[in-house]
Amino acid sequence: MNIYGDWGNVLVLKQRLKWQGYNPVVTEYNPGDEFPSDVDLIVGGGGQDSGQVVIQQDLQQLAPTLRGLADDELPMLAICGLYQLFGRFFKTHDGVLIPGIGVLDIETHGGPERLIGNVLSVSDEFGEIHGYENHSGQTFLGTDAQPLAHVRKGEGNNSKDDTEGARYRNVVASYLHGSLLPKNPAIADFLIEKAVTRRYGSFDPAPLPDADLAGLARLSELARKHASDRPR
Ligand SMILES: NC(=O)CC[C@H](N)C(=O)O
Repeated sequence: MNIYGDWGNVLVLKQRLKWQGYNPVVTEYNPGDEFPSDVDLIVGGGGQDSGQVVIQQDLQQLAPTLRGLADDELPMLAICGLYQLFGRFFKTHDGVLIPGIGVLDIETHGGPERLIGNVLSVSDEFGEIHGYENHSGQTFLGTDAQPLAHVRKGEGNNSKDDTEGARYRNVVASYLHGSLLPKNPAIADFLIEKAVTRRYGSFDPAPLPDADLAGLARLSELARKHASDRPR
């Protein structure tokens, strides 16, 4: 699935990997496709409730594979609609129960109102995380799930506690679109480091030329600032 610019996450990972001298191959996966036999990183985006219903059966068939890969430290990024389905289930506001694949100890209940707007959250691992949320599902973490971050502005997982997203091994899950990685390159670099280390045993990042690095830092700072200044 892909909504509100989530495809941008793939573009960021691809470009940052190229800067490190790698030649990433992106394989798109759609329901019914053969699951690639050799993957280094899995990225998935959000979707409307109807889209989540469409992919649910196929996702269930992949569940043992995805759970195995997550347990085996494969880095994954799951945004919003896919994040919800990485959990135990999503019960939509219309009462439709969409089973999840249980990578994460979370459950999601659709509410009558949508949580919409820019979000600022803070994580020990990644610092400030900026993005945009738009969801009716309210997600609650079980005892085995760690939050990705704590919300300073916006709602995040739900309107009751201040958690945003979830972490498990090298899985990063978040409600934030926008897309997430251009504004939060620390998360992109975490996923890249884990993917390269898992494949080659170590990761020795090449520093970018100062001018490029300064330009990039400025752009992503600008995007973060705009996001956090915008009203909800
Ligand atoms: N933005 C999304 O991916 C939405 C996910 C889900 N359909 C919800 O509304 O909660």
